[in-house]
Amino acid sequence: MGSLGPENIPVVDFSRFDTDLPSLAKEIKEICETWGFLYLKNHGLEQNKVDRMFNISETFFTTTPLEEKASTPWNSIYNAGYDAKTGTEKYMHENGAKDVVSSQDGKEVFVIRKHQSYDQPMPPALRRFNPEIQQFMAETHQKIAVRLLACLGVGLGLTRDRLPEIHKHESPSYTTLRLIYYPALQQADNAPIRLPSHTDQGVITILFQNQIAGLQVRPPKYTGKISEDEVWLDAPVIPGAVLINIGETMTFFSGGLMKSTLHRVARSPNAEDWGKDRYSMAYFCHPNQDTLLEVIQGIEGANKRETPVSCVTGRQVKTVKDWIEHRHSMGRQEAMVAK
Ligand SMILES: O=C(O)CCC(=O)C(=O)O
Ligand SMILES: [Fe+2]
Repeated sequence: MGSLGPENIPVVDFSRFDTDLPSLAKEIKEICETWGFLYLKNHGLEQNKVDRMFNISETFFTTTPLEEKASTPWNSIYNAGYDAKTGTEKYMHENGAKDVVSSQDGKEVFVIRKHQSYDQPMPPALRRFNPEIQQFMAETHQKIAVRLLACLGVGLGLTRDRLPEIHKHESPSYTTLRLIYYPALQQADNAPIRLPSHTDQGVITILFQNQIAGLQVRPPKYTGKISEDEVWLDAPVIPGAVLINIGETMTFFSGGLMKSTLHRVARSPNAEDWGKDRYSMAYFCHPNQDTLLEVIQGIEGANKRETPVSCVTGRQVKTVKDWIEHRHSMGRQEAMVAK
C-alpha cells in the first residue's frame, strides 16, 4: 500500500487508474473500509486551476465588505450561501463530540451549489467568478469524482459505470463546493478547535488545502463514542495531492462496508503556520437527488442499514433528498439549542 506507514493516512497514486484498475480498486476499497480517508496523487486536475480557485476565495473573503458577503446568508434548505463563525457544521454524527469552537474564531464559509441544481443568489463580488467556479466544479467532478466512483464501484464488485451513472454532473443534486477561510490565529490564541468533529453527508469529499495544515482525523483504532483521551492524527498537507474521504451516503450505499470517519479542524501543528491564513475547499459529491438511500444491489457482504426518521417529515428517510434535509435540520435545532 502506498503509504507513509501504517499509522498514517494512505497515499494512493491515481495514475494507475488507466493501467491497473482492478488492483487500484481493491487497494482503495481496503483503505475505505478502515480509514475512510486517503490522499490521491496524480489525480489529473491541474494545480494551476486549484491555485486559481484559492485566489478567487481569498479575494472574495478578504476584499468584500461584510454586508455584501452577508447579503446571501447560508440557508439550511438550499445548503448555499455565506456563514461566519458558527452554523453549517453543527450536524453531529451520533459519536461526535460537542467540540467548542472559540468565540474568537473568525472562520468564514461560502457554500456554492452547481447551477444545474439551484439558481443561487450570490453577492456581486462572487457572482463575477461563478462561471469559473462552475467550470472548476465540473472538472473536479469529471477528472476526480467520476473516476474515483468507478474505482469504488469496482472495489465493491459493481460494474465501473454503476456509481458514475447515479452521479451525473448534469443532474440536480446536493453537490457543493464549500469555500472556507480560517484567518490566522494570534500566537496567544489557544482556541484548539476551529471546525467541530463531524462526518460528511455525501458520497465522497475531495478536499483542497492551501498548504496550511489543521485537519485532524480520528484514527481507525477508535470506534464508538469519542472519549477525552483519544489522540487524533494531524493530516499533513501533501503538495499536489487531494485528500478524499467517504461520507455517510456512501456508508449507506455500501451497507456499512465503507466508513465515514470523524474529522475536525484544529490549529496547525506547525508553529510556522500560525501567523498564516488557512483556506480550504471541500467538494462534496452527492448522487442525483432522487436516488434511494439504500444498499446498492450486487455488493457482497453489505448489511442493510436502517435510515433515520426525518425530523422534517416525521417519516423514515427514503431518498437522498430526505436525508440531506434531515441532516441540515438537525443542525439547525442544535444551533438553536446552543444559543
Ligand atoms: O477545512 C477543512 O480542512 C475541512 C473541512 C470539512 O471537513 C468540511 O467542510 O466538512
Ligand atoms: Fe468534513
